[in-house]
Amino acid sequence: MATSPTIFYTKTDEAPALATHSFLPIVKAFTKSSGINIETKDISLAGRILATFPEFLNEDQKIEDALSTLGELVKLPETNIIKLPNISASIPQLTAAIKELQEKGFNVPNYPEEPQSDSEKDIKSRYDKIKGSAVNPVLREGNSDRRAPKAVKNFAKKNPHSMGAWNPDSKSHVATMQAGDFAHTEKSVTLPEATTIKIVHVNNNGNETVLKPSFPILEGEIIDGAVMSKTALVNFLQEQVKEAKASGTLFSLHMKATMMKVSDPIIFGHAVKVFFADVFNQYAQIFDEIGVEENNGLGNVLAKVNELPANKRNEILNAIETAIENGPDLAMVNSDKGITNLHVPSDVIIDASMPAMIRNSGQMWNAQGKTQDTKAVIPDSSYAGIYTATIDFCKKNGAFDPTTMGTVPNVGLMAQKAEEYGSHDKTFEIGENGTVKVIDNAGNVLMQHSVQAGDIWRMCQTKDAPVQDWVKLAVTRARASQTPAIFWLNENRAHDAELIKKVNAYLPQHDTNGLDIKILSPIQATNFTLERIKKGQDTISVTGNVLRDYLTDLFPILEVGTSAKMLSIVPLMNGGGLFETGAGGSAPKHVQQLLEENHLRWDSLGEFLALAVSLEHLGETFNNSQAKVLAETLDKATEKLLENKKGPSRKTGELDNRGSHFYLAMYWAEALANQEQDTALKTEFAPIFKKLSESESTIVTELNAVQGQPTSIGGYYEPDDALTAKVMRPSHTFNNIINA
Ligand SMILES: NC(=O)C1=CN([C@@H]2O[C@H](COP(=O)(O)OP(=O)(O)OC[C@H]3O[C@@H](n4cnc5c(N)ncnc54)[C@H](OP(=O)(O)O)[C@@H]3O)[C@@H](O)[C@H]2O)C=CC1
Ligand SMILES: O=C(O)CCC(=O)C(=O)O
Ligand SMILES: [Mg+2]
Repeated sequence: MATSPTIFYTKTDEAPALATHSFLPIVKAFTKSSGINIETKDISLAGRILATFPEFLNEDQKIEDALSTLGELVKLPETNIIKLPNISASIPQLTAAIKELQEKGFNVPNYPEEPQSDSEKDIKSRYDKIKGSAVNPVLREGNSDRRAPKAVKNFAKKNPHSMGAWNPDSKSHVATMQAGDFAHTEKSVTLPEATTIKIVHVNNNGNETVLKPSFPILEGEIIDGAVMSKTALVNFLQEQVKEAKASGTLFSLHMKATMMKVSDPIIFGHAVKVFFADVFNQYAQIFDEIGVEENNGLGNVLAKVNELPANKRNEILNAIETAIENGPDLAMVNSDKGITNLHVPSDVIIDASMPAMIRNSGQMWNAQGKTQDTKAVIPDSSYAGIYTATIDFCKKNGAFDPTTMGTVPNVGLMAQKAEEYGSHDKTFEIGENGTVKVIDNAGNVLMQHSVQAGDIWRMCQTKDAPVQDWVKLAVTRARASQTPAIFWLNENRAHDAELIKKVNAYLPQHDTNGLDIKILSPIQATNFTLERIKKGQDTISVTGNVLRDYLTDLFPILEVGTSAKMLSIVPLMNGGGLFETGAGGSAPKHVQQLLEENHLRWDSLGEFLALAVSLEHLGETFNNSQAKVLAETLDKATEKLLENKKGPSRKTGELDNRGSHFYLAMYWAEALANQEQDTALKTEFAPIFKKLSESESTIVTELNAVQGQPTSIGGYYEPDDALTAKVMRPSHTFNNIINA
C-alpha cells in the first residue's frame, strides 16, 4: 500500500493537454491541504516516443516510460489514475510528431516505412508499439462503466443541443459487406484448459511459416479467428463507389484505423486505391518508386507526388483532380482546405463520425461545404447493423428529441485486451495463398481458414476473468440504477455464441431477483433500446469492446450533444480506479481554433466528473475524509456550473475552457466554504471563495481579453510548457489567488 494518497494525472495531447495547463494548478491548489499528492504522468504521443528511444537522446532529454509505470500500477489496489484522451496515432500523426521532435533537437530515429536492416526492423517494431491505440489497452485493466450523470442529462433536457431533422426519404444509408468479411468468416473456440498456441501459415506447397510463435492461453479463454477477403473487399468497394455516383450520395468511409491499427489502415488503403483506381493504375511504377503508401491516405499520395519535378507533379495532380471529378461526391473533413474523407486514416473515426452524421440529419459535408445525403461505407458487417438500424429508426420516427429521450449507459467488456483490443499482434496481411491455422501445443488444429494473398487474417482473445467481472458489473449497475440491462450478443455469431455460454453460466452467480436482464442480438438490441429511448425510458447496454466504443459516443452525442460529458469509470479488477474523462477524443479542431483565435472550446466537464469520482475512491481507499468532502463539493460545483451555463462557448470572445475552470474553482471554493463536515477546509476556503467572487468580473475580463488574436504554444505534439502555461493562464488576478 502506498503511504501517501496519490492521484496520477495524465499529460496527454491536443485539446485535453491544453486544458490541463489551466486546470491542474487548480486541482493541486484545492487538494494540497488534504494531503493528496497529484503526480503527472506523461503519456502524450511525443512523450511515448521519447521514452521509447532513450539511447538516441542526450542525458537531459531522457524521460520516464510513464506508460509502462502506469501499466504496472493499474494492477495495484491503491492505484488512482485520471486518464485524459490521448492521440492513438496513425502513421501520418506519428511521422509528424517525430519530425517535430527532431526539429526540437531530439535525435529520435525516422519511422522506417520499409525497413531493410535489422536495426531498422527493430526501430519499426518499437514505433509500431507506439502507434494506434497503444495507451488505452495497457491502462484498461478493468471493464468500462460509462454513463451520463443525472445533472448532465437534466441539463441537456432543459437546454437541448441542436439536432438535425430527418427526412423519411433521406438517401443516407450504411453499406456493408454481405460475405467474405470478418463477420462472415469468424470461428471461435473456448479453451477448456490452459495451453499454448501458435499461429502458422501453410502455403499450397505445404511450406509452413510461423506468423506468431507459441503464446499462452488461459483456462476458459475464448479465441476467435476471422478473415477479410481482399477480393471480396475490393469488389464491395468498387460497387459502393459506383453506387454512390449513381445515387448521388456522398461516399464516406468509416473505420477505426486507430484502435484496429493493423487491419483497418489496410482496409482504408484499399478504399483509397479503389476510389483512385485510374490514377493508381496509370502511375503504378512511379508510385512504387516514390514510395506511395496508400494505407496512409490520399494525404500521403499528395505529399509524395509533390516531391516530383513540376511537370510530372502537375500531370499526376491533374489526374487526381479528374478522378475526384469523375467519381462520386466524396465526403469532406474540411471542405475549405480540400481535406477529404480519404486523406488521413485518423481523421474520420467511426465511433465519433457516425453519430455526428446521424445528429446532422444523416448528412455529411461535400466539397462545396454543403451537407448532403451520405453512403456510410463500413466494410466489415460485424457491427455495422447497429447504425443501419438507427438510421432506419430516424427515417421512420424522425430525429430524437433531447428534451425527452431516455438514456443508455454502457457496461463494456474491455479488460485485459478483450476481443478486438487484443488483436494487434495477431493480425496479418497474408502474403501467399494457403491456410492459416491456430495450433495448440499438442498439435491440435483449433481453427483454420483458407486464405489468399492480400487477405487480412485476425485473431482476438477474451480472457475468462474479465468476462466474469463484466457480468458482475452489469448486474451491479442494473441493480444500482434499477434499469433494464441488455447484453448485445448475437447467438448466430461464433464469438458471441461462446460469450453467451459464459453469460448464462455467470449470471446465476449473482442476485438478479427483480432485475430485467436479457440477451438480444445487436440489431434487435438497437431497435429495442431506441423504442424505449423515444419513450423517455433508460436501458443499459452491456456490450463487447467494439460496441462499447461505438455506443459510448452514439448515445451521448444524441442525448447530450457530446461524449465529453460522460462519467467514464474503469473499476480496475484488482481494486484500483482508472477515471477517464468523458468518452471522446482529443479534439484536434479545438487546437486549431486556439492557435488561430486564442479561444479553446474544449469542455472539461469530463475532467470535473472524473476528478470527483477519483477523490471519492481515494477517500475510501486511504480513509481520507477530506478527500470525500472535496469530492462531494466538487460535484456540487459542477452542478452549479451547469445550472449557470458556465461551460465553454464555441465562439471566440466568449467564456472558454479557461473561464469555465475559473467558475469551477469559484463554485468549488464556495461549496467548501458552505459545508459543515470539515472545519479546516471550511476555514481554508471561505476567504478563497470571497476573493474569487470579488474578482469575478476582473478575472473574466482578463480571460476573455486575450481572445481574437492568433497565439503560439511553440509546437503541436511537443508544445513548449512555459509558453503553453502562459497562454492557458492569462489572468494574473486568478493566478495570484490560485498560486497563493
Ligand atoms: N480515450 C481516448 O484516449 C480517445 C482518444 N481518441 C483520439 O482523439 C483524436 C480525435 O478523435 P476524434 O474521432 O476526432 O474524436 P473527438 O472526440 O476528439 O472529436 C470529435 C468532436 O467531438 C467534440 N468534442 C470531443 N471532446 C470534446 C470536449 N471535451 N469538449 C467539446 N467538444 C468535444 C468536438 O466537436 P466540435 O469540433 O464540434 O467542437 C470534436 O471535434 C484521435 O487522435 C483519437 O485517436 C479518440 C477517442 C478516445
Ligand atoms: O483507444 C483508442 O484509440 C480510442 C478509444 C475510444 O475511442 C474509446 O475508448 O471510446
Ligand atoms: Mg470511443
